[in-house]
Amino acid sequence: MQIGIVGSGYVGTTVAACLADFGHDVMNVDIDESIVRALNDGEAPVSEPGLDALLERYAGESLFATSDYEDLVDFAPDVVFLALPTPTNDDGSIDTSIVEAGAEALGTVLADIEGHPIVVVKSTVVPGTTQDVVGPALERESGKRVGVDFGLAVNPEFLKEGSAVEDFNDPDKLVFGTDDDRALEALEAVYAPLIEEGTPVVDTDLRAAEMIKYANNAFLAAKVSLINDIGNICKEFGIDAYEVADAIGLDDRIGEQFLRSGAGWGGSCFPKDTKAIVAAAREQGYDPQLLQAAIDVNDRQPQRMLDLLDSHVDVEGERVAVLGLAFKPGTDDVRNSRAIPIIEGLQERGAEVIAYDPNVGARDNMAERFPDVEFLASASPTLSGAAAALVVTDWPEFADLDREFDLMSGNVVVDGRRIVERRDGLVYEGLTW
Ligand SMILES: NC(=O)C1=CN([C@@H]2O[C@H](COP(=O)(O)OP(=O)(O)OC[C@H]3O[C@@H](n4cnc5c(N)ncnc54)[C@H](O)[C@@H]3O)[C@@H](O)[C@H]2O)C=CC1
Ligand SMILES: O=C(O)[C@H]1O[C@H](OP(=O)(O)OP(=O)(O)OC[C@H]2O[C@@H](n3ccc(=O)[nH]c3=O)[C@H](O)[C@@H]2O)[C@H](O)[C@@H](O)[C@@H]1O
Repeated sequence: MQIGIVGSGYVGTTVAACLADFGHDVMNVDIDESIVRALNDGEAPVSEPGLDALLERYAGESLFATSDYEDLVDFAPDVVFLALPTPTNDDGSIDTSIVEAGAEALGTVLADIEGHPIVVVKSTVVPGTTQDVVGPALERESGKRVGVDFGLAVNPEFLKEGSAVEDFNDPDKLVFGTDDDRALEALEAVYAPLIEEGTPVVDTDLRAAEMIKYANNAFLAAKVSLINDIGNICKEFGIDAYEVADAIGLDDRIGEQFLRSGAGWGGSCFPKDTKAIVAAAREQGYDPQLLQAAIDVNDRQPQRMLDLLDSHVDVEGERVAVLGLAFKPGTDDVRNSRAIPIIEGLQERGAEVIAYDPNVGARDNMAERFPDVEFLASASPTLSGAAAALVVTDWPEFADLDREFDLMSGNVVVDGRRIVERRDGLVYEGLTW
């Protein structure tokens, strides 16, 4: 099939590479020329295991990128995915302006695209957005009609950063929100290899498909906040929350995943999606107290790390090492990383912050936000001369740190991710253990 993808970030690039690998012809449209160049050179614009290899294999053969929506006309797509950002407004509500702008730009060329193309919203949008924002924008600019001249569908994405390619190729479900059979059949054809392997398909309508995505993220985020709430109680009682989590995880109604208490959730989605669905619910007249509490518990975890630090050392005028900048291991993404409030809190205390992350992209991304922080390329020089160290990302290499802690001028280590093994000679504080 001929597949267009508008927006080529973590999702758009992963989807393009994997659909090319399924045998489809793919064209990515992105307004960022550097991303377009990277894709056409077979290089991934984001750091994801396995992505470079796929792009190298298909770029120029069955995968093309452009910054010009007009190129879609000759490409004649059967399906066009929208994988555009849906950031957060100041009041926490979803900002659909980029998705609307992308839909309008697509609408202008849709007028000249032959056949009955299906426009599929893959971006995470609150219920009603596809029907009330995307559809009208496409109709307005193309002069065509939804359901008559082109189709409309919702196909949320569930990949996790750091395992995007693996997750896309082995999803636990495919969610197809459609309101006509042609759109459903098109999505079934796009994902035929996965469906043939037995991946369950959830065939539903547009709004339910939009809601399933938020419910999925909100449930996972709330599960982590609940184990953090329980973990904070354990800390007060001197109990190891991980021992408790391991035990309750044996109850298959709870499950062992997403029970790692600590610094909490960051990333580009849990923070924005929980706020967006809370705001959308309030807009509808319902106040989701439990989801709001999950957000509040999460926001407090970095502060609890800083409180633990304060209970042992006054860091004013001292060097303090921050280990881990990416919001989770395996990625260069620092969006909403827990390291951000940690660095801000240390600077408020008058500390001199030095930081390290194994992923150079994460270091570079964070350096843009904190120009007066020193970002070093390994743990030893970061720890050298530091009065204290805070561990914020559970990179596996941090588990092996041992003698490096002897380079510190002090010995306070606050571990936000239960990754540091060394204890002797340290004043070691685990956030919930
Ligand atoms: N990052 C993730 O792990 C996941 C993200 N999602 C959702 O997918 C959507 C996209 O997320 P990401 O890929 O992380 O975003 P991203 O920020 O990594 O990439 C978005 C891309 O869209 C491009 N873009 C912006 N405006 C454009 C326009 N008008 N026309 C064409 N391209 C434009 C940007 O240049 C950028 O390359 C969001 O709604 C997000 O919530 C869903 C599942 C996983
Ligand atoms: O919509 C999205 O963008 C994606 O958001 C999450 O994926 P992601 O944010 O990439 O990464 P996760 O592995 O879910 O971790 C999210 C955050 O939770 C934290 N976390 C996770 C698990 C846990 O047990 N404890 C915990 O603190 C991680 O450190 C990280 O900061 C969801 O897991 C994906 O299914 C979804 O597609």
